[in-house]
Order: sequence, then structure tokens, then C-alpha cells
Amino acid sequence: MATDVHRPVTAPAVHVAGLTRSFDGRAVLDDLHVDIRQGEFVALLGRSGCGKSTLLRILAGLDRDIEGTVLVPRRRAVAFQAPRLMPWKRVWRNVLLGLPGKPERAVAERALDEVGLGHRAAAWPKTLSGGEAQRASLARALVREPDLLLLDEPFGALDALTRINAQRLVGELWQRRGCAVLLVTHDVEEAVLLADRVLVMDGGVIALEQRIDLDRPRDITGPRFAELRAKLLERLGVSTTTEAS
Ligand SMILES: Nc1ncnc2c1ncn2[C@@H]1O[C@H](COP(=O)(O)OP(=O)(O)OP(=O)(O)O)[C@@H](O)[C@H]1O
Repeated sequence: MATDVHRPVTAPAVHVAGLTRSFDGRAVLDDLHVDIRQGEFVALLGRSGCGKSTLLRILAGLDRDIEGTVLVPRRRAVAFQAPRLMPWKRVWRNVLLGLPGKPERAVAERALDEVGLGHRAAAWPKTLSGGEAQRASLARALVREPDLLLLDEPFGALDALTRINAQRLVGELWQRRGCAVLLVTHDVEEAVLLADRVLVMDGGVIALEQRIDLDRPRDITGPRFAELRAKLLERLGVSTTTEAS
């Protein structure tokens, strides 16, 4: 009997093969291939307009006008740069929005506790700070018990200090939950800090794949961190040295 020796022991969380997505006749994603293992944290970098959000929207099931193969877990959740909370619903109701059945408030409160926002469950969205609103948005994703968490620049609009706390929180949530994460970011340091693997998109494909071989918790001051950061910046076309005038 023939056996398929190439078949993986566990199926990947995400399998994308030959994915093409065009807008007005222009292929933004052009025969793109990517796999993400179960429980793996992958960061996606790339110049503005290269198609990162397009890929993420396809994985989220928000865009189906594609060619190619896309296999994703049924349980997946997405958080965007803008928290997208409904202003007329209290925070806990926002967290439960769109969930099937009639989940109880306690379900929302558990997810809010997990992101340190349990005490604001009854608040109106407009009374939240930017960082709190982003955490509420994360709670809304977590309450879906995702096997795949899709994050589209979730920290992009936060100030530096809030951003560091939010990055730490996402790292902790990922370790606790064990779900696969795909994080779209512009921040190379954030990618090296959090990810098992960093992908750089260019020309509609994954142009570089870099494994981050650093132990956790990561030392952002170490030489290997700097080396990885420099390599990724170089691939993104950003110079890491300044010329003396
Ligand atoms: N619905 C759409 N209609 C037409 N063009 C689109 C549409 N969505 C995306 N595009 C185009 O596809 C390209 C990729 O957009 P996308 O938002 O995926 O880039 P990105 O890498 O996420 O950019 P950024 O880093 O600036 O967020 C852009 O040129 C954009 O104008």
C-alpha cells in the first residue's frame, strides 16, 4: 500500500497555495503560498500597499473573490487597527456581538478579565481610552475561542508606552491560548519581539521568510535581536545606518 510520506502529522492552521487576488486587473496577490502551523505566531511585514491587509481579509473570510487554495480553521477571529466598537452598546455587549446563541454576560466578562478590562465591562465605548478600546476589541476576538487570531496592525494607533503593554499582553495571550496568530505590522521590532517567524511581502508574494531563533522572554538589547532587525529592515529597503554629514 502506498503511503504519503509528505503528509504532515498535524494539518497546518493555515494553508494558502497559488493565491491570486486582483483589483481592476492588477494582481495584488500573485500566486502566493504560505502555511502557518497550529499554535505558531507569524508576523507579516511589507511596504504600504503591498497587500498585507488584503491577505488578512481573505484569511478572515471577508473577501472571497480569489483564485487559489485557502484553508483556514473554522474558529478564527480578527482585530483591526480601529477597535470598531458599537457606540450604542456597552463594552460587554460589544464583546458578544455576532456570537451565536445567547451567551451570558459572564462569558464577556471572562474575556475582558483576560485582557485586564473586567472592571470596564459595563462602560460605554466612548469612555474608554485608545488602549482600553483596543483591549476590548481583543476580548471580542478571544471570546470566539479562535484557533487562528488575525491581527491587522492592532497597536498602530497607540502611543509608545500603551503599545509596549499591548504587545506584552498579546504575547501572554498567545502563550496561554496556544492559538496560531498572524500579526500584520509595520513595526519590525514588534515582529522580532513577538513572532516565531516573520514574513516579508513584496510583489504579491512572500519575498522573505525569517525564523526568529530567540528564546522567550526576548532580550531586545542583544546582538541577535539587532541582527534580525537589521536583516528585515534591509529587505524592506530601509537603511539602518545614518551617514555622517
Ligand atoms: N477593495 C479594493 N478595491 C481596489 N483596490 C484595492 C481594494 N483593496 C485593496 N486595494 C489595493 O490593493 C493594494 C493592497 O492593499 P492592502 O490594503 O492590502 O495593502 P497593505 O499592505 O495592507 O497596506 P498598508 O500597509 O498601507 O495598510 C493597494 O494598492 C490597494 O489600493
